[in-house]
Amino acid sequence: MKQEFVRAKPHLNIGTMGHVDHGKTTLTAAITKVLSEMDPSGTTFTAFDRIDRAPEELARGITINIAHVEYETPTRHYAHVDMPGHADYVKNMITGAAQLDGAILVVSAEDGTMPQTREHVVLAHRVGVPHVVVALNKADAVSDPELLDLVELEIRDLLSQYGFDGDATPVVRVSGLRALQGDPVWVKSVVSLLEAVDEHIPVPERDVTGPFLMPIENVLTITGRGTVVTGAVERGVLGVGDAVEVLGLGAAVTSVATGIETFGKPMRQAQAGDNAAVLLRGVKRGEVRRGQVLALPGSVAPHTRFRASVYLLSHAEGGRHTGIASNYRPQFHFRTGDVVGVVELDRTLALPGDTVEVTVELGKAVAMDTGLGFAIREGGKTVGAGTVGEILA
Ligand SMILES: Nc1nc2c(ncn2[C@@H]2O[C@H](COP(=O)(O)OP(=O)(O)OP(=O)(O)O)[C@@H](O)[C@H]2O)c(=O)[nH]1
Ligand SMILES: [Mg+2]
Repeated sequence: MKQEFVRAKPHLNIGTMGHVDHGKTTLTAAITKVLSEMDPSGTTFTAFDRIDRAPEELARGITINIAHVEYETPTRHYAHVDMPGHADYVKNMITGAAQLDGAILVVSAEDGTMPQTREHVVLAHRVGVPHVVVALNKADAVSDPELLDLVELEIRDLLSQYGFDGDATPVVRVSGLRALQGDPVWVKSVVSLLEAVDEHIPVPERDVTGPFLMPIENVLTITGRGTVVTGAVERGVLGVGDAVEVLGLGAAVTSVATGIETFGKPMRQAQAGDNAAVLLRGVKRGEVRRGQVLALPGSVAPHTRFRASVYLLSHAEGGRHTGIASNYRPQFHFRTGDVVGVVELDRTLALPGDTVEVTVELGKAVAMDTGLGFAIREGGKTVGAGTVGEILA
C-alpha cells in the first residue's frame, strides 16, 4: 500500500529556463540534493541523468509527467520542470504545459545573457510567468567579482526591458555543479537561491471553486488497470469517483476518475495547481491524447471560431521579419496542444510588434472560454501570442 499524499505545505509549480548549457539540469539536480540532505523526508535526490530521461524509460505505475521533479523547502512543496534550452522548451512553456507560478532563470556567469536567455524572458513575460528569480550559475568558474557584477547588471537590464522588475528581482550567485559535488560554500549558495524562491515567488491564488479542468499533457497505459492521463489541474477539484469528460480535437469521451495520484502517491482529491495522474475507467489509450482537456462534464465546450487579440512578436523578440495578411495559416498552441488555423485580419497588413484584433478559424475544435491564452507558431518559431475574445462557433 503506497503512502497517501499529504497536503501539508502550499504547492507551487516552477521551472528552470535559460540558454543551452548554462546549467539548468545540473542546478535542478543540485537543488534536490541539497534539500534531501536538509530533510530526507521531504525531498528525494534526483540525479542529473534521472532528470533528462526519455519518456520510453518510464514504464512503472501511474506516474507524473516525466519532466517534473518534486522537492520541499521548509515552507513549500514544489513541482519543478526542467526543460532543455532549445526550441522544445519554448513550445512547452508557451502552451502552458508547465503552468509556471514562477521560474528560475539560469544564466551562466561565464557567458552572460545569450539569445535564448532573451527569448525565454520575452516568452515568460508574454505567457504570464509572473515571477522570476535569477540563478547566476557557474559562479565558481569566474574569479573576478567585477565580472559577476557586470553580468548581474546585464541580466537586470534584460528583465526590465521585457516587463519584469529587474531591480527587485533576486540575482543569486550559485554553482550547481559544485553544490552537487558537496562543496559547503556552494551548497549554501543553493540554499540562498531557494530562500529567494520561497520569498520572491508568492503562492498564487488557485481557482478551486470553478468547474474542474485539467489540460492533458501525457497519456499512459498501465497494464491491467487502464489508461491514465497526466497534467496540472487548471481549476476546480477532482475526487476519486467523479464523472469526467475528455474533450477537444475530436469526439468527446465520458468516464469516471477511478484513481488519482501525485508524484506516485495516491490522493483522494486533486485541486487546482496540483500535478495529477488520473486513471480513467473504460477508456482506451487511443481515445484520448495530449492537447485535450479533462473536465467536469458540461462545464466547457470545444469551439472552432473566435475573435482574438494577438500580439505579433517583433523581429528582435524572435518573431517574423515580415507582416501577415488575411488567410495566414499558422499553428495555434492552446494549453498542451496545437492545431492549424486561419487568421482573418480587420486590416490589410499587421507587422511584427503590432497588437491586432483578428478572427480565427481552427481546423479542429479546442475546449476554450473567453480569456484563454494561446501562442502562434510557424516553422518551429513562436511568432505571436494571443487571448481568446468573443467565441463565434
Ligand atoms: N563550472 C561549472 N560548470 C557547470 C555548472 N553547472 C553546470 N556546469 C556544466 O555546464 C554544462 C552544462 O550543464 P547542464 O546542466 O547540462 O546545462 P543545461 O542548461 O541543462 O543544458 P541544456 O539542457 O542542454 O540546455 C555541463 O558540462 C555542466 O557540468 C556550474 O555551476 N559550474
Ligand atoms: Mg538540461
